[in-house]
Amino acid sequence: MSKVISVLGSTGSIGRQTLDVAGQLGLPVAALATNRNIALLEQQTRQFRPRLAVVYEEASAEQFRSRVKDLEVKVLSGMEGLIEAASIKEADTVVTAVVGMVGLRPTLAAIEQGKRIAFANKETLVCAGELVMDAAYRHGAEVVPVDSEHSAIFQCLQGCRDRRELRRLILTCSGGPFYGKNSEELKEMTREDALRHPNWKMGPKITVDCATLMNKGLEVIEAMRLYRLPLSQVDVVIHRQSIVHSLVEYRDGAVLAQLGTPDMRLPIRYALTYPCRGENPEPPLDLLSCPPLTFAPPDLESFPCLRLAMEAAQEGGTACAVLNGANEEAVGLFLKGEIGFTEIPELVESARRSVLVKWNASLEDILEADRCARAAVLGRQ
Ligand SMILES: NC(=O)C1=CN([C@@H]2O[C@H](COP(=O)(O)OP(=O)(O)OC[C@H]3O[C@@H](n4cnc5c(N)ncnc54)[C@H](OP(=O)(O)O)[C@@H]3O)[C@@H](O)[C@H]2O)C=CC1
Ligand SMILES: CC(=O)[C@@H](O)[C@H](O)COP(=O)(O)O
Ligand SMILES: [Mn+2]
Repeated sequence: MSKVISVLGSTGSIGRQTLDVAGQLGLPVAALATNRNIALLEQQTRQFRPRLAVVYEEASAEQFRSRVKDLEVKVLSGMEGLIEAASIKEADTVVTAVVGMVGLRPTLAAIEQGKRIAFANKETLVCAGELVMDAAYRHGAEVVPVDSEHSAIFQCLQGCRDRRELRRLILTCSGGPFYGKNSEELKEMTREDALRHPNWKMGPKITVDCATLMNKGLEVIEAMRLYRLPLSQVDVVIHRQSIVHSLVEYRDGAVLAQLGTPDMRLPIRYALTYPCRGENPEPPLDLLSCPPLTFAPPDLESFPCLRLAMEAAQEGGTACAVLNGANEEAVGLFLKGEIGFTEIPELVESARRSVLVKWNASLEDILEADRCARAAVLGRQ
């Protein structure tokens, strides 16, 4: 069981649920980090008494300092602050719950200190998964996924002694709020429509990604990096109920699945307590009252983001960093009301066409690919 945690992105959906679980498990908190939500960060700081609080935005960090001057807490800002929160010596586990590839450098810093990474920040794995997993191996840092599908797979892999026994991973996908719609209907979908996920309450960026199915595309790449498998061994199946969180098919034909109510506190708790299991106060899944479980193939024509992610995964190198950077910018524009829903895949596809891919990519190559992809989207909208 982990002893002390640091939470990067503590004010977000995963961050708040992590602190809920930390409270239940009685885990001390060494550091909290946020972008600019200083009102919630102040409440969290008063409750959990971390030694370090980070507010990425400098102006908000300045205001935060005066709000907590009665407390013994060091306040930092910017990337330097995030890196210090990730490497703080008191923490043995870092929960990466920031959204976007801003999490990359802090994650690498935590890995260099040999800390366990409770990994929610999928964009980092998508952009730089090979680099991150190699670093984790070199530094002996445990990587335990928080993303519900990858946690399900991680749980189904316990006891697997030889990865060559795996035939494939099957990621389940809810289909999002627009399941069954065609490309013409999708053009009319608004920000409010896209933010209505059928089963999960999450931050805005990932919720829009679920509506385009880019989330599942990012998760295919995340699974390839976490479990070091080729694209041909990662499949996606639509499962509207989000109860079967994902499955592993073994070479003898056995298919193992992890089921549960759609509640992220379960994978978060497991990432903190692994290899043990902590007590969950919530009622478990009731098979007799849950809806019938259904499965169907994904529609790659109406939802091109999943195809674009698979193409980037197949290409390799910096292609996934370009895909991700373009998607982060396009989703940001959609959330600001500056582009329509179906322009998200159009902008991502056009950035993929215009930004050159590099192989054997260094960290600098990945950061450069991300910058170019963002510039390509902003230059074309
Ligand atoms: N929500 C979920 O159920 C799931 C989420 N994930 C993944 O987890 C990650 C977090 O998602 P979610 O919690 O939904 O997102 P939210 O938008 O709810 O929260 C994002 C968090 O990141 C913080 N943040 C953003 N930018 C910075 C920055 N530059 N420096 C420091 N902190 C920053 C935000 O701070 P502030 O509040 O100040 O803006 C906030 O605390 C994503 O990668 C997502 O894909 C994966 C599976 C499920
Ligand atoms: C909770 C979680 O892990 C999300 O990534 C969730 O899986 C989104 O659901 P869909 O992408 O299946 O809509
Ligand atoms: Mn997921």
